[in-house]
Amino acid sequence: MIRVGQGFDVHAFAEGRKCIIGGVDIPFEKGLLGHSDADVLLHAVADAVLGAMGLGDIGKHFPDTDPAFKDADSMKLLEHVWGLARERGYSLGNADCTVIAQRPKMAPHIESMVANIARALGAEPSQVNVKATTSEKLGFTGREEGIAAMATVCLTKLP
Ligand SMILES: Nc1ccn([C@@H]2O[C@H](COP(=O)(O)O)[C@@H](O)[C@H]2O)c(=O)n1
Ligand SMILES: C[C@@]1(CO)OP(=O)(O)OP(=O)(O)OC[C@H]1O
Repeated sequence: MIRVGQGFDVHAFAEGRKCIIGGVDIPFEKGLLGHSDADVLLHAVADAVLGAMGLGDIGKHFPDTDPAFKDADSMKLLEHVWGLARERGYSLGNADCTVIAQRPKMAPHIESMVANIARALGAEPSQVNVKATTSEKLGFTGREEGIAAMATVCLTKLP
């Protein structure tokens, strides 16, 4: 059986916060605002995995009203989501992701992001692809007010 899921997330920039994307702490003049560590890419991947299983979204599994998730490490959240997939007998087929950010530059960090996502999903780096694009200075990402990320995953399960 094959199941496909998609995820989309946005986090606003804020002063005095870390800029953690795909599990990589990227040196930048501002960071991302959220209840957790605001890792916009890992949240999109987690939502894609949950979507593929028909299990809702990360807001349902990790409510932003729960102090337990204050400044939570999103690698841990994604690992928890992948535990739900493993329990149900799923393996990763592949994941394809896009980060939409005017700045900072993702290219130097893509390999580490891929390695982090692959590790969390019990997969090989060759099964994970991370892309980045600016939005040509258009919209909230172009004005550097925040970052968006999208992910699509394909899960497989033997019958
Ligand atoms: N935050 C970003 C945005 C883009 N990149 C890389 O630059 C390439 C060109 O981006 P365009 O938006 O002009 O198409 C893109 O393909 C990415 O490889 C990046 O590293 N970080
Ligand atoms: C991840 C959670 C965890 O509390 O908090 P945020 O960092 O605010 O992230 P968001 O993408 O808004 O999703 C759901 C939240 O519940």
